Amino acid sequence: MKPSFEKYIPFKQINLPDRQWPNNTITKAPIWCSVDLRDGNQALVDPMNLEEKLEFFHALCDMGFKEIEIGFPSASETEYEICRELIENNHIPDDVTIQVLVQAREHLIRKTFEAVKGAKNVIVHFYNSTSTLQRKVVFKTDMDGVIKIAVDGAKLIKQLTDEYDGDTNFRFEYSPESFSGTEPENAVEICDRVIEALGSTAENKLIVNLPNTVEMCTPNTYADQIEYFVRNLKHRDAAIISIHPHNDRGCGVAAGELALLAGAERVEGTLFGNGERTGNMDIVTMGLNMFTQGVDPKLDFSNLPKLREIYERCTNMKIDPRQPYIGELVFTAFSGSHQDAINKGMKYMKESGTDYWEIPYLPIDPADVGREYEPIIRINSQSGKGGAAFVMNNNFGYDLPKRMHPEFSKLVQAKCEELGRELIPKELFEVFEKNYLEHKQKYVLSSRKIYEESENGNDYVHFKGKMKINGNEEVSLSGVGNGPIDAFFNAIKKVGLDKYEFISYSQHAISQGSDSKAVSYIELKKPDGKNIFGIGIDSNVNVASVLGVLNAINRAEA
Ligand SMILES: CC(=O)SCCNC(=O)CCNC(=O)[C@H](O)C(C)(C)COP(=O)(O)OP(=O)(O)OC[C@H]1O[C@@H](n2cnc3c(N)ncnc32)[C@H](O)[C@@H]1OP(=O)(O)O
Ligand SMILES: CC(C)C(=O)C(=O)O
Ligand SMILES: [Mg+2]
Repeated sequence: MKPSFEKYIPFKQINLPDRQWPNNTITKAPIWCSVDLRDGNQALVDPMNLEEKLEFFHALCDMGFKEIEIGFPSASETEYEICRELIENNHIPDDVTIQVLVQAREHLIRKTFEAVKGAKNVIVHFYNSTSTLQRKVVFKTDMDGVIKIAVDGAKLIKQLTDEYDGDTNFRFEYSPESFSGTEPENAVEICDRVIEALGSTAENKLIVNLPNTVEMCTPNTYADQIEYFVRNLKHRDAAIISIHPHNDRGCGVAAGELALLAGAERVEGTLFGNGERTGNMDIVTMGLNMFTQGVDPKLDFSNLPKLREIYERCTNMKIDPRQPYIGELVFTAFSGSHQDAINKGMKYMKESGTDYWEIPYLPIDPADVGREYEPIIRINSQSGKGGAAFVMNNNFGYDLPKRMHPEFSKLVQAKCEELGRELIPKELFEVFEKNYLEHKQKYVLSSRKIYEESENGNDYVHFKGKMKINGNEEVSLSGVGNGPIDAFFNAIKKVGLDKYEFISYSQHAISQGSDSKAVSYIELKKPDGKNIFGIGIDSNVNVASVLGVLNAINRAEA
């Protein structure tokens, strides 16, 4: 069959002309609930074993989650055993509530109550599908039939709680599963009926979870559905409005954020968006989106690389290099104008002493998520002069003068094109080394002496030395000037090298191993009118300058 867009039914918008959510902003963190160990886990090729689930559970507690869906204990012996292990071996902190999922079916609900026996705090989360499509093709029943499943489940849960012999603090959650595919008035109706059946009150609220089970519409439509629900629920005061977005259209976080604007108070999701099909909503992204708007997400994201390591090991999933905040490439700039702006932003931050994060192209300080050591700027053939200079400074301590950036960048670009790929910092340094430090030397100083003398109250610098040209006999040189470069230029007149004109000079200290040296950057004008740079490094600042001049001449005559 030919691909055909005509076979798809467009999603029906809901009628909410006076919607309020577009005027709202997110100003505080929602109640978070991690469903990594249930929704995330059920979507894995190989679900987590006991050890993996325990490790993941502790990582979630350490991050600050207070509500964690640990599984579907009535679904299998493994799930049941994991639930028992958590309870019996005291893995659950007193301030953390475990949540367990169950279908609204009698035998499964009974088994679930057995599974959680002895836990301090439990949310029993029950669900049944309510969407138009599921009613038609799965349950083959009308809305009344679906309401009956939910209400019967709620009544049984109430009865088992009343009969329960123990100190467990029970709360309840109901999901009209496939909520976003359910007619809004039907979703409201079923949830009101469940609230009534459970006897939920403002003091003992029901978590009403409204899943975007399969993301089928644009995020604004999900927000409309949430706002409609919040405005029309009869027992609104007896409900905590929770959302559970999935990511089928790639908008899970966007849908979740707009749903918060529309009145949701609680968010279910997973770390890095693991979950059925394209995943659940990524809590890391949503939380850090808040963080970068100056809102405390109330979850600790300060060591994302560690979380990533635990996540990848336990789930056997891989994080995409472009995944927000954690992908390998998200704190990297290859292109020249971005590198230039980041470089300038960093400089601005240092010099201005601003209290705010103000760096173009970097929406978050990598250090805030534990990534301060990452190479922010990487070099390929699209990189500009600022990028190569940044790496030379940041990684190797060479602060190349701005006038030298174009010359060095050309050498770097040529190397990238020759290799047809990115240069790692070590290779970039090799370009620098090969062109400036280990350059073939036509003129070599076999001896040199630079000293100062005062005469009639004036200071002069003397250069005396011997130079080999093309490995031939040595020539003695001497010159006097008002500085070492001037003295050297006067000395090399003898061998005709005053055809070069001195243009600019800069110098800074550089640590090499235990000793500190001076590095001089010298710019000369060649007889053909073009400029060239040379570099000199020595523990004596004057010698560094002289070597810089000679290096520029040697490069020019290579
Ligand atoms: C969107 C979500 O993520 S929902 C969570 C999904 N997660 C899981 O399903 C993982 C764990 N589930 C399981 O291991 C199994 O489904 C079990 C053990 C819970 C149940 O297993 P089974 O009863 O053998 O099979 P299954 O789940 O296919 O049940 C199908 C039957 O239950 C009915 N059913 C499905 N969901 C529900 C529900 N929420 N409430 C009431 N009945 C339901 C179906 O209509 C079907 O009925 P039928 O037999 O009359 O046709
Ligand atoms: C069980 C429910 C909440 C679910 O996972 C979904 O609808 O996606
Ligand atoms: Mg789900």
